[in-house]
Amino acid sequence: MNKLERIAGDPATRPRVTTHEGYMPGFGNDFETEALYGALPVGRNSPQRCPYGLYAEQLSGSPFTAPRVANERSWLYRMRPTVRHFGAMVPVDLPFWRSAPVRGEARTPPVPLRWGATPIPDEPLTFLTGMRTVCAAGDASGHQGSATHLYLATRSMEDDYFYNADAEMLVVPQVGALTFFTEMGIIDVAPGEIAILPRGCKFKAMLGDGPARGYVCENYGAKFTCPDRGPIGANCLANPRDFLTPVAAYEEKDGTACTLTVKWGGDFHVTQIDHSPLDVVAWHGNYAPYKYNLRNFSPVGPILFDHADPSIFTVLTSPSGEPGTANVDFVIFPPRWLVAENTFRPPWYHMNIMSEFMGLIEGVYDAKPEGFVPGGMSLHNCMLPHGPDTEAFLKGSFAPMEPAKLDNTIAFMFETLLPQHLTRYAAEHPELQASYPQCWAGIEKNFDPTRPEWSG
Ligand SMILES: O=C(O)Cc1cc(O)ccc1O
Ligand SMILES: [Fe+2]
Repeated sequence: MNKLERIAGDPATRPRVTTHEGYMPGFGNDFETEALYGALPVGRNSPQRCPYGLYAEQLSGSPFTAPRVANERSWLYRMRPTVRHFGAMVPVDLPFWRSAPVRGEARTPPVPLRWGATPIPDEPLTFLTGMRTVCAAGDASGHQGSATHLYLATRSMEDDYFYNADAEMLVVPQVGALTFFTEMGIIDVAPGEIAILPRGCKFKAMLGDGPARGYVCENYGAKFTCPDRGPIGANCLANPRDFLTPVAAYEEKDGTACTLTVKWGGDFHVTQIDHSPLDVVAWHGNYAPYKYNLRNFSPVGPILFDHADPSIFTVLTSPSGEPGTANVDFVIFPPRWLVAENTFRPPWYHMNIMSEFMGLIEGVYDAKPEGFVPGGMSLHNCMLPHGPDTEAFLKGSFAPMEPAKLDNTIAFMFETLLPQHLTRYAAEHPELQASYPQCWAGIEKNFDPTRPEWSG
């Protein structure tokens, strides 16, 4: 009996091969997958003739000579090489999708900023045409920095395809499910999950259950990776097994008017083709899109006293090259127990050299019970003061010191090394809350040199 026959045996005794239908678990693994039996060449990358008349193409996500630990590439076996998905490139304008540097298009005031949720309009907008850049820093052509966007989508991309040569894209859905049909397989995500689309990977985004809204970090810098855990050890936070990469899937669409839009050097160009570029039948390698369910994050925090830095909740980090200094950290504030004794449990007041963009996927964020709404956003730029609002300060100062569950909430932060510059869209956004700093107006001077015990 061969291995396949053994696996196909009695379901009661059959070994469980995978728990994730359509996906392969693991972070940065060297995967192999074929949508058609025998499509993947065995034992070599470039046989003289590939099975089924496919073409072999390497997609390099790192320089050829990157150290082994950072070396990323995949081999794609496709109906046509990518050169055949290219016709004449015609400039196209996506006026609200901006690229760094954006400095100069709007004034970025040195104050804490907050926006309400942006309504999803009725007009036809795809994941591409509905991209709205909020802020950016660095240089899209310089492989440094990032841009932060909102997407507002009311239409699926059907015969329209896209790839981004400037950045990998971390997608954080907030309303509505999305299906990313990528050239390396299909990723379904809903609010509470994230998808990562590597630089150069072609895809189209389709709506799952109606209009969609969410956030995107367009990371121009080093690819996102799992942060080191240091003394935490080998487990908890985001565990590698919970990252899911899709199995191979392809579209065979010939004689159809299709477009491929390319983002390169901050500009958009479109080319007309008569077929789908999602024609990869098999692939292998470690450069691929993936998804992650934020509910699988296992938070580690203070279990006796004090409030730790938010870096304990880092899901993914894009290193800058300087040790401990991220180009971008993707941090979440997940449901968790608060147990610290004699401790002001919400976030403290602070100023940070890193810049903090925050969004709220669901629920209430403990430092801002009012005004920071699901779908909203805040920007606490480099060295700008922020912290709990008046209500959160008073509540945190007098809360009973018993274990309390912070539940039904997921906020997140894109924490960036480079200070963020606003786009005109963000600076003139109708949901920009001019009164945001008033949330601290009720914070009084309580200092009284004759009363060492402050009791309110
Ligand atoms: O500003 C914020 O709300 C994010 C944040 C949370 C926290 O628990 C500690 C520091 C920090 O910047
Ligand atoms: Fe902060």
